Amino acid sequence: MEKQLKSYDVVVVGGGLAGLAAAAFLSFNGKKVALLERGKLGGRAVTLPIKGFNFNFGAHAIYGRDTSILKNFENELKLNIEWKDFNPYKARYDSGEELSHVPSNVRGLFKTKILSSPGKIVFAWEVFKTMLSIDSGVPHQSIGKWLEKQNIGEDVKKMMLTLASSNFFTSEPEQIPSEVFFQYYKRIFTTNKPVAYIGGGWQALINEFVRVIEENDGDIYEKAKVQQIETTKNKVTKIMFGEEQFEADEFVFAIPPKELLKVFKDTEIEDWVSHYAKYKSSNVFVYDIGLSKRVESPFTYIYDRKNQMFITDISYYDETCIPEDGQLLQAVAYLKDEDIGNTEALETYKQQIEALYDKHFSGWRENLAVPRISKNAVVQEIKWNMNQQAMPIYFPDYRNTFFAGDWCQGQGQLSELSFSSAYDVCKLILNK
Ligand SMILES: Cc1cc2nc3c(=O)[nH]c(=O)nc-3n(C[C@H](O)[C@H](O)[C@H](O)COP(=O)(O)OP(=O)(O)OC[C@H]3O[C@@H](n4cnc5c(N)ncnc54)[C@H](O)[C@@H]3O)c2cc1C
Repeated sequence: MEKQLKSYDVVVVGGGLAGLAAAAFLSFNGKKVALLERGKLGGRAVTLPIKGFNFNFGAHAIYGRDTSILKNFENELKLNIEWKDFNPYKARYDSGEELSHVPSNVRGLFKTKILSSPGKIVFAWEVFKTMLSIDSGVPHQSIGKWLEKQNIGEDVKKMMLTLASSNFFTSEPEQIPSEVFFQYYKRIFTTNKPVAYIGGGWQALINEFVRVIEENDGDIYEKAKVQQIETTKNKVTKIMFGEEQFEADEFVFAIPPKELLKVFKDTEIEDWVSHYAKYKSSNVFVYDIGLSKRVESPFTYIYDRKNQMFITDISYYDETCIPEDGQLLQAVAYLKDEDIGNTEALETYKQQIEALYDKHFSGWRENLAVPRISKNAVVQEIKWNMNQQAMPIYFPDYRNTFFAGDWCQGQGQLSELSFSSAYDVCKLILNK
């Protein structure tokens, strides 16, 4: 059967947050856009409705929302986002024997027990130096090595690594390149809104991007797995799925490197992408529990410093994710590379999380309505260490081909990397 040929200004491949954001921004700015997604829109930001609970596959915390690139999308596309700011007074670090305030603001810093009195002053000074770029890291040096060379107390070093662990979702924060670390915290330390959730979860944001695409005559194709492309010397000319063929002036690929490798098989881009496809990702163990009745607890966020895992009372911030009187708690543990796929190690994570639930949300077992576990969720496609670098957003030899996602160069971590790479790609296309 003859394949149908459709023409667009831009074809975006991949309907995760990066692809959705790019398709919305480009269509809003006058481009005729097609968005192709192999499954369901949202990618890793998918929401799973089970028995009246809406489980976000990942947490939907936005870090530094007032300085984030998502804010640019929100303002420029007039997205309707209901922000739910994190309550630092209901957050604690669990250090084993005692609970301590999280030093995410001045009061928390004053009250926290995890820093000594001199340590509090040194930590505040480090924050100040980061904000002013007096500290900005050293090329080819990890933050662990950078800290080793600093004449600051062990409590301050440990505090900085704890922060990095929780913001970068990693059990090995010392491996983060020092420049990536300081670039991130320069923004986060100047924010007035360190952590916020989106009312209605990721799905609410996905719906907003879809609304903008549809209002601006963009076309969305679900169950559209792109398997093949056509290239000429320095251009992508066509992409194909099933019986459909698409041609466009520009192509945005918002699909992870391992997928890129398949799509770009036997092209120059295959070679270029191949080493990014070998990179390790940051993986986590997620254990959500939907409870039929709320369990009383003074806290809505507990971070277990020893085991590097945390619990968030998602339903405290977003009541749309629960049935009446219910509660949704989410625990996330940062996986070590060697534990991925190791049944025994994963069982230990599960037991540690259950012990943390027992300690801070006792009564959860009696009220458990739906447990949901992901043993190996990819929280970020690139894991930060000295051997891995984020992928550039374009390949100089292919002038009409761009890349976006949380494996690409951009600002921030997690979804912020997806949004910022998508934003940069849109600017490049619109400024052509
Ligand atoms: C457990 C967990 C917790 C998280 N917590 C947070 C958090 O608190 N805050 C935060 O900011 N971020 C968080 N994240 C990260 C966030 O979810 C991701 O950074 C973001 O969703 C990545 O979006 P993306 O578009 O870059 O990639 P993806 O979501 O991977 O999107 C890629 C899309 O491309 C599609 N695709 C692949 N191949 C093809 C093909 N050949 N043809 C067509 N389509 C294709 C896929 O189906 C997918 O939809 C979390 C993630 C997880 C897993």
